[in-house]
Amino acid sequence: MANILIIDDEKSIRKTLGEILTYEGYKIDEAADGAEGFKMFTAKQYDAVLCDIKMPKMDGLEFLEKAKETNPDIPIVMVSGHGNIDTAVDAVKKGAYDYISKPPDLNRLLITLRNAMDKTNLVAETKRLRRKVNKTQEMIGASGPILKIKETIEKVAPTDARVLVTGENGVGKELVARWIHERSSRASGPLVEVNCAAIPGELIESELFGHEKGSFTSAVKQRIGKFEQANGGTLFLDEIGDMSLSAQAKVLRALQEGRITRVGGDKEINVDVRVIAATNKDLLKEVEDKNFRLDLYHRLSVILIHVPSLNDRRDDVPLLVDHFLDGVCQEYGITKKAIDPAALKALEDHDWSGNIRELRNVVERLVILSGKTITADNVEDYVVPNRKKASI
Ligand SMILES: Nc1ncnc2c1ncn2[C@@H]1O[C@H](COP(=O)(O)OP(=O)(O)OP(=O)(O)O)[C@@H](O)[C@H]1O
Repeated sequence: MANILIIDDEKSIRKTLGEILTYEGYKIDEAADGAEGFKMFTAKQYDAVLCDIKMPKMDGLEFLEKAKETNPDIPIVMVSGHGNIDTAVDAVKKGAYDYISKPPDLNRLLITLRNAMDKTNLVAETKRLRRKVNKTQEMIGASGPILKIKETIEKVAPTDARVLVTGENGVGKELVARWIHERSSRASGPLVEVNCAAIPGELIESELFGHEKGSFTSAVKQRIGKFEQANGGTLFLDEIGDMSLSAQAKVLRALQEGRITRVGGDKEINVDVRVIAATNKDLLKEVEDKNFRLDLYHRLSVILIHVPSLNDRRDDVPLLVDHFLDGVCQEYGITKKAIDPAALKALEDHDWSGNIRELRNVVERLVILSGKTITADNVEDYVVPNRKKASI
């Protein structure tokens, strides 16, 4: 049930508004002037406020100003008498949601309040989602290697230089690519990701360059490829070490000429794309074994960023654990759980094989299975012998 605060020095108006709104199922509090209203506003969470303009002690505009400073998200609807419509309009300019005139029209009052609260809910939901999205974008870590990576990203991002990101699975290669994109002049353009290992060899070319209708049996429609989709932005080629040699040749040509041709097409299409590639393979070894083209390697590796395994930057483990505890508890809507120093130490010493994704899963598992405080025993039970206890 929504809580509404009515601030008006006229008792009869408070009574009328209060009765209407109570009848409509709202919970009502009343204040006789701005000062009293502000005290109540700071003591309790309201969903909306109806506020008169002309009042003794603190008038409506002053209340509005103070309330907006305290909690800008609560919608305030001004209630204006005949003589102060201009002031009401002024109040809307200063952040009031809207105004209604006295005597209040029942329908207008209810619609205005409902719209105000709907908007507040949308704003809150947007903030929550934005926080959630931004969460995944944070790069946690204060170890030497991570600081160095962040420094490199800051230098490299504004240029159009190609970057090759290397490192084991789940160490944060994709995160590095996202950071580069977000800090580049292409940030308002698309970031398009292709996982080269997940696409069957015979489809990778059509995935990257698109195809014309009828160019092969299953090409029933024309299709725009990832290079074209990424125009004006960044193309992230993940697991580039798994790309077929024939696709490599086409990617090389696209990088050299800034042009692509759709499979089965003859038109050359200009593309303006920055490529960031990532791999968990030793690409020079792949070159030696004739699985990867040296000329493509040189094109891709203008800047090299190696993301070290978590085992080589254990100082970051406590920060990451805290970060994931925050995120997981927020997701589950519970108060953040504490963690014993001994438990933290056990996690720090654990062999993560570099994988931050696994660390997050482990934190989630610990949050679900442990009490208010995560103990070393919990870590022992649910994490350390995880190879033996994989089926808990
Ligand atoms: N420094 C970090 N701070 C916070 N979260 C991180 C960090 N590094 C990685 N992560 C998170 O760990 C997960 C794995 O990271 P990411 O996908 O970037 O790794 P990857 O090396 O690209 O993995 P793969 O090799 O499997 O493609 C993601 O959810 C990512 O947000």
